[in-house]
Amino acid sequence: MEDNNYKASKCIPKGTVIQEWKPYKIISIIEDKREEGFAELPGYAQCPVLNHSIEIRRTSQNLGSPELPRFVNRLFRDGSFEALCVLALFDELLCGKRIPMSGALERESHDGNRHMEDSSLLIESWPFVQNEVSWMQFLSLYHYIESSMHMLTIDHPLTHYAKHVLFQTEHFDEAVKICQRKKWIPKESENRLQVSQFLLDYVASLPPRIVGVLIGNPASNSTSVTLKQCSIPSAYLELTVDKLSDQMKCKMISMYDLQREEPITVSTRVNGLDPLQDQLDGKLQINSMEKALMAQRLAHNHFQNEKYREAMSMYKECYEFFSPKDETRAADLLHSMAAVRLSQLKFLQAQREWKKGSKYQHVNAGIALQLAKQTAYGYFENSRAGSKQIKVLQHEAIGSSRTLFITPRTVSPNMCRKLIAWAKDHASEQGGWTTSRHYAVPTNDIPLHVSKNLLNWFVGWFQETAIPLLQSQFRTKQTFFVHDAFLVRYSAGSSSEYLPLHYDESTHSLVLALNSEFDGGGTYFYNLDHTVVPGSGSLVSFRGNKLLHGGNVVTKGERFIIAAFLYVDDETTCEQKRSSSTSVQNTSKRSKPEEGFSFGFF
Ligand SMILES: O=C(O)CCC(=O)C(=O)O
Ligand SMILES: [Fe+2]
Repeated sequence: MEDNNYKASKCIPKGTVIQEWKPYKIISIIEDKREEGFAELPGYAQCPVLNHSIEIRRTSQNLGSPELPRFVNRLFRDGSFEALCVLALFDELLCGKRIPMSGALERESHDGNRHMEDSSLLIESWPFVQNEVSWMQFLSLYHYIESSMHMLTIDHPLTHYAKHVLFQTEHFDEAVKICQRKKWIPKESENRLQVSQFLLDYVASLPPRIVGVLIGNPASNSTSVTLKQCSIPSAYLELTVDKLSDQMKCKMISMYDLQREEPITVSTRVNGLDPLQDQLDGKLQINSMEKALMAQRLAHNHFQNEKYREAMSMYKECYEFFSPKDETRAADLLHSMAAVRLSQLKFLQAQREWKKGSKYQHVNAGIALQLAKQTAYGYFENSRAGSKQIKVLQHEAIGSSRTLFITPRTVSPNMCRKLIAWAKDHASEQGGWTTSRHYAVPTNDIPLHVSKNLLNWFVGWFQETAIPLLQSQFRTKQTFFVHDAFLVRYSAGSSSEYLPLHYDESTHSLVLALNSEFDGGGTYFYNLDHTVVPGSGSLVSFRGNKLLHGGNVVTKGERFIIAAFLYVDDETTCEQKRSSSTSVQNTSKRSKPEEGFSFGFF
């Protein structure tokens, strides 16, 4: 199968079902008894993956290595789908299935080992079978199983409840009372975003998630599709029960607006690789395609596990291997290296990596986007404000940690109206509001760098007003860079009426209120349990990657804001890191979502 099969054949808007498969044969589902009590919640019955008959299939035989059960148990505890893959693998092995050896090996030699790319499971499970089978046999077995199996994690129904149903249910107060009675959430909780987060934390503290392993090629009737894994996923898989036929359906859904030809990559998470990775890191000499692909996977894993130094050096080696011969992969690697730099809060270094990638912008939309923002926001230009005498606006600190401020009337009401009008004009002339700012919610926004009017105004305002204000609020002399900025519209009663709790991908963030003709709304800060709803023209500034926050539900009308995600440059960041031990620490257990990295959000 060619890589082209994974590419978007046309523009695919966010939220589109790219592919749908049904039915699946479910051979294994692990399920715990966590429903107890949840059924009382109003609307809980709407959650997918309920009422499904469960077959638990575990092999009782000796699995060949005394390590395996412990390994598998740990994976189960982490809720990892790999556990089931390993089990299924061993089931096949122990059933004495005949493995079509030659087929698998031929395929490899024809396509230059392309199939090794997604082989984290292969790497992971090898130590557990090496006493039983040869590497070649194992490789064949792996490919055989891979070609006939799809693996999915299924969210716990309460996760769906917390993310979606809670926001729709009219019986919110009743739901809260039940949750409080059961001690899933604390007594005082009442804000929807807060309750949602408490429930997500609760579900994260429970035993393993429900995990399914699906056997049988879902696309066997049509062209077959292999799901690729990537550190920048563009699609996710959703599993639902078809009520009519009582069969499982699987859908692949785009996570953001995919451009024509953009690769479709699917998010999965790799757990429990570390010890093996340490072994491999030192030994992996990148002298073949197979090794380079394996190294790239390991680098992605390092990145996911926030081992930036290791990730960076491995990406570099891979880049050296691929750059003379494979433009697409080389571009992907440069993009990954820049993303690592950004995660290290080295903003300018990240931008330099992207700049190096300018020769690849025709094959990599991510690089092209960053280069467009470099031009728009002038990261490498020295023309900073500072010569003028600047008056810092009066502002108010919220809480004692100097992580959140409100500055009233930073922009005139007239200007606010103009900004909204420009955004609306842009949307009607250029094909509407974009929806790709958040991986989980179809937001409505216009990136400022694509609208001349919005950009010109914003850059001027940012230099003259925002930078001096932020320097004073956050007590730094360093300058701030705009990593991204959007004019955002929330509409009551639509799918873009709120924004779930999240950390921004920024060191500092701005929310500039542009109107006040709505009910609800405002920015909710979880640690402070405080919603700020400042008047039109007022600015909320805060530590974007430190404070868990979200857009509160707009219950009537439309709310317009400018949201901007900023970085102080890296030297400043080091200084601030040292002095930030006094800042409010985040008590939430929420971890980063599973999708590697995304721009605009963590
Ligand atoms: O709507 C708000 O006030 C918050 C917006 C926000 O957090 C974001 O866009 O990242
Ligand atoms: Fe945010």
